[in-house]
Amino acid sequence: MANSKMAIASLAAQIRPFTCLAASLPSRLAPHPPDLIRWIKREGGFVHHAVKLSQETQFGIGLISTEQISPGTDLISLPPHVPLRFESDDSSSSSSSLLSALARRVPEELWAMKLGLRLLQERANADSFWWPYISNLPETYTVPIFFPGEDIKNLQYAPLLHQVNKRCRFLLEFEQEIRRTLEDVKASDHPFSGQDVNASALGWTMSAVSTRAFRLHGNKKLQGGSSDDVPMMLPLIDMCNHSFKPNARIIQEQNGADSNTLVKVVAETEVKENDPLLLNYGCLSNDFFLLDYGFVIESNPYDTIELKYDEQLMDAASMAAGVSSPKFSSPAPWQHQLLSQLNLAGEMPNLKVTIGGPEPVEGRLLAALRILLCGELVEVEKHDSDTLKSLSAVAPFGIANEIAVFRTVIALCVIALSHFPTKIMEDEAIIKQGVSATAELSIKYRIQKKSVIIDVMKDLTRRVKLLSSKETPTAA
Ligand SMILES: C[S@@+](CC[C@H](N)C(=O)[O-])C[C@H]1O[C@@H](n2cnc3c(N)ncnc32)[C@H](O)[C@@H]1O
Repeated sequence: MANSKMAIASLAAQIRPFTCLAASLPSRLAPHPPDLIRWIKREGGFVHHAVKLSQETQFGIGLISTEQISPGTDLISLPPHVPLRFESDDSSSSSSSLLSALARRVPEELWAMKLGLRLLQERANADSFWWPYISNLPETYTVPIFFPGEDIKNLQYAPLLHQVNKRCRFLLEFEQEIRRTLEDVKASDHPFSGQDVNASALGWTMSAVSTRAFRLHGNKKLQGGSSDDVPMMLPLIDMCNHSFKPNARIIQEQNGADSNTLVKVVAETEVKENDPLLLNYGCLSNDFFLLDYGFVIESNPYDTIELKYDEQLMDAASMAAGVSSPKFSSPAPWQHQLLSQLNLAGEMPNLKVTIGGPEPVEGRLLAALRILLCGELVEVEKHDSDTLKSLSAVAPFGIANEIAVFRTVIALCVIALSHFPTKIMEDEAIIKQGVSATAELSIKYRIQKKSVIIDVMKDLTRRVKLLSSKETPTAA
């Protein structure tokens, strides 16, 4: 042990410590990092002459174009050796095989941690090929694992709180596991150049990856024509900020003679002078944007609210909606069978349903409500499950049934809103008073969640009104 400590000390000159240097604004790992564009060009990559890094974008550093560019123009091209990937079969050295062994202990859903181990290995290595890239990475991230406890609580939304706590717990446990695994490892075999890896360094690297990595085709799979899902860090390309209306996109192109692929950014639309270059990170809910990227999008059309399909809750909601004796707690055998087909009953049901997003009511929930509030097998048998799951299929079991369904969802929304301890107006007043950046993010997040519920209520109320106006002549 004493020997290995001495060996680690003698390695000190060849490592980069995980502690952070005092950095200029906006804070990057190195105070004056090398010019990324020059590095990419030196490595044989291409950067359009009008593409420049800008510190003055709305969202931190970004890329802008200094002149008008037409659609289809190549903006950036990275040679195959520049993206940073986790190569699982690269176990030629003890340190790589130790890294692979650690990576195998990372749960699949935390894929960012796996590539993060590789990034941390390179960050520790004073001779890293990727240092010009790594030194340009932000020193801190605004993802909730770094929020003070109070701001995590202030998110007010149980499914996200659960995810944040799960990630924090994992980081603390993984820190111990890495320490145990690397305790007696010789400095020369140590994957992190002998440095102690704590939860904060793990959090930094996981966040660097989750905020910046892109999931693309791997080289081998692209050749065979099938798709793969390989996370990669794409230097310079990852300086593009996000928009649902992007003006650029990433493509992969086979590199002539060898089987390697080039990763390119091309202009998707016309780019005007001084426009930022924007990519679409994905049609994601604010849960993913906050958890993985550390930001929240206002009026995000893909934001949703998760509810639990709970029979008692459904009964309570439909009674509140005026249904006299709802059958959610005691479905007929045929209804139970249909619920099983929707995976809302049976041995391993998935009881998580969503409202909001492109479809205001998730198809499975809509079908379940229609079926349970209908009660007539002969009626239900007339429709296939796709029709029952679709809001564009208007009132398959008649107007009264559809109104009861929508009113039940509205009542579910009221119940969901009542679980938030504060109202939107109160949240807005707190932000106005001035709060920390993390508190503001938490509050903005919960405002958006409540807005999703309110928007669904407005949408369904409009539909109820429309249906009621159709119902009147028949009833008369
Ligand atoms: C891939 S990096 C883009 C480069 C980054 N702006 C920087 O300074 O290094 C993604 C990060 O940029 C910021 N970002 C990108 N698009 C954003 C958006 N639409 N709204 C808010 N923040 C955004 C977030 O901090 C996010 O984690």
